[in-house]
Amino acid sequence: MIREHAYAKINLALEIVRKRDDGYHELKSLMIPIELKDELIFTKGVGLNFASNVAIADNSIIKVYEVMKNRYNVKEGVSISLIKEIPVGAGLGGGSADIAATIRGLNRFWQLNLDSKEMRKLSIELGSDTLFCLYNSPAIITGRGEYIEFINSEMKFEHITLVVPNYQTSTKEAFKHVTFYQHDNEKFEQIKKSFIENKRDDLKDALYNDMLDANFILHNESRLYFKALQTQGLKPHLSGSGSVIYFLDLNQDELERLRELTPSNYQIIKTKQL
Ligand SMILES: C[C@@](CO)(OP(=O)(O)O)[C@H](O)COP(=O)(O)OP(=O)(O)OC[C@H]1O[C@@H](n2ccc(N)nc2=O)[C@H](O)[C@@H]1O
Ligand SMILES: Nc1ncnc2c1ncn2[C@@H]1O[C@H](COP(=O)(O)OP(=O)(O)O)[C@@H](O)[C@H]1O
Repeated sequence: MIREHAYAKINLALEIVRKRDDGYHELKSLMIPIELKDELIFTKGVGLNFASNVAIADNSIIKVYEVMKNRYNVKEGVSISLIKEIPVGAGLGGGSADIAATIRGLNRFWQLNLDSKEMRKLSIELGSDTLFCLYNSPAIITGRGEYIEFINSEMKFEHITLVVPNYQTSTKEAFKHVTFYQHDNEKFEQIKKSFIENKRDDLKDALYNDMLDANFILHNESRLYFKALQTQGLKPHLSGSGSVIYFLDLNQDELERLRELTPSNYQIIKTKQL
């Protein structure tokens, strides 16, 4: 039996650079992995037996199995159980994390001995942000996530609070509504510098997400919630295309304020940087 953990991510900064000819958008993002995770268990099976505690149509894990089985001419089957804890369509990268965990898991289970170059190639081919999820280390990703620059830093967020609204955001829909902002390159470089030099307050004050307005267009409820939180002195941030809203370093008083302002059908999850 082999077990793999698929960790979620949050985007501390997310910039949309341009639309590419293949329809995807070129991004620049500083991401950190968090402790919230799915679990994948690999045991012996005939063909593929796949089970999950959450029903997801066309689960990406099945695609990964098919590609790897065919590419490496594997005769053996496998049973994969997914225990999903990462909310779906939340901007936490759960799908990408599961793809990366399946690549790692099948490589071990089938003893394929793939080298890191091959693992990277597979992950880039099978999803966006998947390369990041292969390593789970703070990094700047560019392109569609196919370029990665790891960041060495003492910075560690021990108190991350996630609010999961009662609506999901389709990444595809969100990209249809994005605004292209003209950013000064200096802005992102400053965030990177603050992260490397562990200047926590500078970093927290500078965070931005180019997908926030698209999220507001899709969910007016999100716009109103952000406004209410900001009016009460809280600093909400959107992760990825949403819908999750996260907070860094909330103290007890701020956490209580957050609870009061949050609709009862939203979920609050306390986690930390991995
Ligand atoms: C935007 C990001 C930033 O971290 O966050 P999420 O909120 O989704 O996690 C990700 O790059 C998302 O990754 P993921 O959700 O896996 O996207 P995909 O399934 O590859 O793409 C879904 C659809 O979104 C659009 N898309 C996605 C990524 C990208 N760089 N440009 C795009 O235009 C495309 O229309 C694509 O068909
Ligand atoms: N294993 C998986 N986990 C999550 N979503 C998956 C998975 N396989 C396929 N999907 C599809 O990918 C879409 C994006 O899901 P997810 O990765 O959770 O959100 P996000 O891209 O916002 O972080 C979902 O709508 C879902 O249909």
